[in-house]
This record gives sequence, structure tokens and C-alpha cells, in this order.
Amino acid sequence: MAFNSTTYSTASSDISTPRSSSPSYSVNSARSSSSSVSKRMSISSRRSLSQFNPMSSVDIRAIEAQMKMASLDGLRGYSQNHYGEVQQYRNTDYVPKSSACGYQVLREPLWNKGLSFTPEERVSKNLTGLIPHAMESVETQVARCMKMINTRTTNIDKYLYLSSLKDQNIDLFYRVLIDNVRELMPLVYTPTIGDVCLQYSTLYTRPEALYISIKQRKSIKTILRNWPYPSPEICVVTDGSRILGLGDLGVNGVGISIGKLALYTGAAGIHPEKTLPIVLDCGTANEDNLKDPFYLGLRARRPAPAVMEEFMDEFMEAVHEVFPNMLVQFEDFETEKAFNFLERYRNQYKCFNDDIQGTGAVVLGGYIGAVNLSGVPIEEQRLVFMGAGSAGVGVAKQMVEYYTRRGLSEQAAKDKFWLVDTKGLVTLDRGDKLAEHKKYFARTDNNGHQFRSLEEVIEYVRPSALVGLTATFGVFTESVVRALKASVDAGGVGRRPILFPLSNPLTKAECTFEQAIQWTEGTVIFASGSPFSPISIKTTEGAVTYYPNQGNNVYVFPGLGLGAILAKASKVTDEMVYISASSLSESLNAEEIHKGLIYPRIERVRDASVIVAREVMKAARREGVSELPESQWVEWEEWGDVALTKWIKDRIYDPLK
Ligand SMILES: NC(=O)C1=CN([C@@H]2O[C@H](COP(=O)(O)OP(=O)(O)OC[C@H]3O[C@@H](n4cnc5c(N)ncnc54)[C@H](O)[C@@H]3O)[C@@H](O)[C@H]2O)C=CC1
Ligand SMILES: CC(=O)C(=O)O
Ligand SMILES: [Mg+2]
Repeated sequence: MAFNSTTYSTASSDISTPRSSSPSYSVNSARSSSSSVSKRMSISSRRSLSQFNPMSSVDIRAIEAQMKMASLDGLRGYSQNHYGEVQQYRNTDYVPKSSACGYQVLREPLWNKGLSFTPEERVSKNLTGLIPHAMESVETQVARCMKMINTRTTNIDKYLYLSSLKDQNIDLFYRVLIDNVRELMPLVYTPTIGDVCLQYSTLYTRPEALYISIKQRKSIKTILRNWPYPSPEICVVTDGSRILGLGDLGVNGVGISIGKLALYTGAAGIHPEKTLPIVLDCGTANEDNLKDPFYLGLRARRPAPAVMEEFMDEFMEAVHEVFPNMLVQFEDFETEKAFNFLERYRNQYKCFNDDIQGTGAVVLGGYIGAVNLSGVPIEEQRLVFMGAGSAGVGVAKQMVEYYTRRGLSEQAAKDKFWLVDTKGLVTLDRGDKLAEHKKYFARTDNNGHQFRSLEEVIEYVRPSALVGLTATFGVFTESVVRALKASVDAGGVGRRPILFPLSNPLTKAECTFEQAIQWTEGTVIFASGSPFSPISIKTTEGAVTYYPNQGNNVYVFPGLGLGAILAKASKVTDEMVYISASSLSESLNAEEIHKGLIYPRIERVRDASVIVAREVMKAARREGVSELPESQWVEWEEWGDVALTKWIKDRIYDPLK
């Protein structure tokens, strides 16, 4: 029988064995680990049942019968929680994917292939009549989604449409995202995700993450085991205490974990089944949330730092026990906690902090290209940072590393940086108690003089670059930007100022792209945290278009995570982070370099992630933290980057292709 792309008939179809549509790496690992854990759990649960289960013997018999089934099908398991109640270990009512049929298939977003099911699959999975008769090409389905998105007028509505698509057909959601990343990344990530987080409790319709409350701190392992998908490989965890530049959003900050993980899949091809968003619900200092009748989090103030630290210790231990191979990304923890937890866990667990390390790497990656474009030699580079928090200090430290690798002493490298916070230039003799993380960069060469405003600092330093990580809109004023340009111009003709207003979302950017272009007469090398549109300016010689860069850690964390996972790294070392920056700076193609960009176009973020992942893997091996067999590395050494790149590409998720 003959099919065309839009119509088919099942009547005379020749039914063959259904094809598996998932990448083999996830399906295989899912089955084996689920099965072994399930066996382990069912033995221990049996022992405990007769000891203290409060249920009747009939209940117990019923559960034991289920447990027997569980050990037979290898997919279900049971555990007891701290109340002594027996509960299902994996939340799955799943049957194995291969034997699932009818609505079981359609209602599981990871299995539903929408209108892409082949005629054979429709018959063998009993789908005939449950979905419309048409069999559509992926392009048509993607076009329908884009049409639907474009009919929505607000970004939140567009987000909600995408979110609902993700809940129904994950493959299609990611195909749409990957094929339209320039248009859609700002919806699933910054800036829209900021608005989503602000309204999360009102927008809420269904769970998408693990919500771990500090009130349930003795049940963390049970909660982790409730996650329905086996063996996650990457989790993004936040406590919601500093979401983008929006402050403490409490449990509403979960949106950022969800958004970042959508980009692990969209921008690096980690299988969605392997991603786990987590929010630690520890109360909030946000009065609006506490008063909001719809607020979904704990209505309590945040605990004392020591209590939070104990909770975090318990969380990390539980994660390590339940998902020993999972990489943990700390996201949007308020400054002190961000630094503390990174130091506390970095040598013990496989983890990194995105705001300190990921941001450090992405800004360094862009800065390396910017220095080349600026015409200001390395020796003359002087950098002012507005904002001395987790991102500011993380970026400056990454850049010190860059300069020391280029031959400067650590002191000479550090001397290139002037950090400014709400009280002015950070100096050792400023008279206030400096936070620990600021001390490293505190200036001692100010001869007792204190510089309170950014203008004063620029006048004093005469910088070549100005970086903004303040979460404060508009602090790069016209006079500040013009002063930056003047100090660069003074060094010689053709020099260009580097201006990075990196705060998120757009409402917190230190200045806009248009302002930067106007105030520097188009000479600026610009990167912002959230995306601005290109600008066309009419001149006597015709229109000139200026292209902004997006200096966002999305160019680093997906590739860094992918590299760490694929290398089976036991931890994330400084070298792996540094290499993610240097490899990113080398990932631009000729067209991008020609256009004067410092990051790859966002459409090429997946290409960049593969390069970053490859170099991170190699760094993991050099550092002795890769647990891949040596024979594998020896083979790649013989074949070179081409072989390793192919190996990575063969493992990444590229749905409906
Ligand atoms: N582009 C990117 O990839 C990333 C951007 N960010 C953005 O950076 C911003 C800051 O994040 P964190 O460093 O984690 O926050 P933080 O709270 O740790 O640090 C903020 C710093 O800015 C200073 N500050 C605030 N208002 C100021 C003002 N008016 N003048 C001078 N200094 C001021 C504070 O004193 C503090 O040192 C946020 O908006 C965040 O979204 C953070 C990570 C990645
Ligand atoms: C991008 C990011 O991680 C932040 O703004 O916090
Ligand atoms: Mg962040």
C-alpha cells in the first residue's frame, strides 16, 4: 500500500514490530536501574511491613501481592516513609513503553508522538481512532504550534501554550523549541520566565518539579524516590531566594529550575527524562508572597543560616544516596548561600553553581572575543564591575584565571579589577564590614580615598570595560557610558568600549542596547543577560544594523553539564569550568566572526554546547575525574576530536528527526 505525507489507511497495512522511538541510551539505562532499585526496595519493605505498618492485614496482603507483581515486572517498587506507611516507590503506573497502548501512550508526554505515529504504530498500540486520521510531517506540526503561539498576544500566554504542549507531547515541544530557538528561548527562559516565577502560584495548574519543604526534611529520600522517571542525570535546584534579579520569590522560583532544564534539553540535547527540577521550599522573606492567598509555598520566614545549612547537608546526602550519578546545579541561591554551598559541596559531590561558575565562564568566553575586537591590548585592559555579588565575583575570578594563564602574576591579574557595590568602590578601608566574598577584590591602593559613585570610579580607573551585575535597571546612565567611551577613546583611534549590562530579566538590565549604541556612537561591544533586538540606524550612507550579543550562562551550563555527565565525572573541577569558557570563545564560525559577534548566534547554541561538552570531557579526563574506561580515551586520542564529537552527537536528544 502507498502512503503520502498527509494521509494513510490502516485497513490493509502490513503490521511490523513497532520501532522504539527513544534514544537507546535513556531507555536502556532507565530499565536496568529501575529494575535493580525496585528489587532492592521490595526486599527491605517486606521485612518492615509486619513490624510497624498501621494498615490492616487485608491491606498488607493486597500490597504484598502488588509487590510480588512489582518484582516480576521490575518496574514498580515500594518503600516506607517515616510514618511507617508503605508507599509506592516509583510513582509509575507505567507499563513498559514497548507494551503500552491506547491512552497510556497518548497521556504519557514522553511517549506521545502526536500525529507522528506511523500507521504500524497506530495499529500495534491500539491508537486507531484515538487520534485524528491525518499523519503529519513534523514540519506541519511545528508550523501549527508556531501559528498557535503567534495568535497569543502576551508572553505569559505564549509560555502557557508551550508549557501545555510540553505536558502533552515532549518530543514536539522540543522540536518546536529547537527549530525556533531565537523566538522561543525568551519565552521558556529569561525574560518571560521571570514573569512566570512572579506569578507561579496563580498560574499553577499541575506539578512539574519536586517541591521539597523544610518541614519534610526527614523524608527527602522518599520524596526523591517519588520522582516518576528513573535515574535522572541532571538536577537544577533552587531555594528561590534570589531569582534572576527579582529577589526572594520563595517556592515560585521553581520556574527557573524548570526553565534551565528545558535548555539542558533544548540547548544540549540531554534527554528530558533525565532532567529533574527541584525547589527547596524554606519559606520566604517576600511579603507579597506571604500575603498572597494563592501562594503555594510555606508561609514562614526563612530559617537561620545554620538551620538552612543542616537542611542542605541532608538534601545533598539524600540526593547522593538516591541518585548517586546525578549532577546537581545550584541555581539562584542568595549570595552568601551560593558561595557557602559551592565551597561546602564541590569536593564531595558532583555539583556546580551556575551563577558563580557558569556565569563566570560565559562572560569570560565573550570577553576573550571582545578584547580582540576592542583594539585595547591585554596589558591595557582595566575592568570596572558594577555589582559585587555571586555573579560579579564569579566572573571577575574567572577572568583573573584568564590573565594568570596569560602570564600575569595573580596580584597583577587581580589589580585589573575594580568592583563597585551599593556603597561604592569595594576597598579594604571603606569602613563597613565587607562580606567574605568581596575581600579578595577589595582595593588597597586607594590611599584612603573612597569612591562612592560609578562616575567617580570611571574617572579614577579609566576602564576599557564595564560589566553590570547589579539587578538594577538603568545604573549605566548616559554620563557613565559616555565616560567609558571617552576613557577608551583617549587610548587611541579605533578603540571600542566593552559594555556588558548582564542583569536579568530585561527590566533589570543596567542599560538597553539602543542606549548603548547611541551613547557610544555605535562603537560599543555589547552583551546583555536577556536578549535585545538588533537595531537599524539610518545614516547618510544608508541603514546600518547593529547586532547585540546575549551574554547568558545558557551558552555554558548545558554544555558543561553534558560534558560532565558523558565523561562520568565524579566532580566538576575548576579546570572543567575554565575550559568551558575558552572553548566557547572558539566556537564561533566565520560568519559570526565576520559580523563582529562575541558569542555564536543563538540558533547555533547546540553546536556550541557540543564543543563545550567535548572540551569539558577532555578536561575531566586530564584532571583524573572521568570514570570512563581508559581504553575509550585512548581510542579517541587516536581518532581525534572528530570521533569524540560524533560520539557526543550520537548520544544527544534530537526529537522527531
Ligand atoms: N547574564 C547572566 O548569565 C547572568 C546574570 N545574572 C544577573 O546578575 C544579577 C546579579 O546577580 P547576583 O550577583 O547573583 O546577585 P547578588 O545579589 O549576589 O549581587 C548583586 C550585587 O549588586 C550590587 N548592587 C545592587 N544594586 C546596586 C546599585 N544600584 N549600584 C551598585 N551596586 C549594586 C549589590 O551590592 C551586590 O553586590 C541578577 O540580575 C542576575 O539575574 C546572574 C547570573 C547569570
Ligand atoms: C541567567 C541566570 O542564571 C540569572 O540571571 O540568574
Ligand atoms: Mg541564575
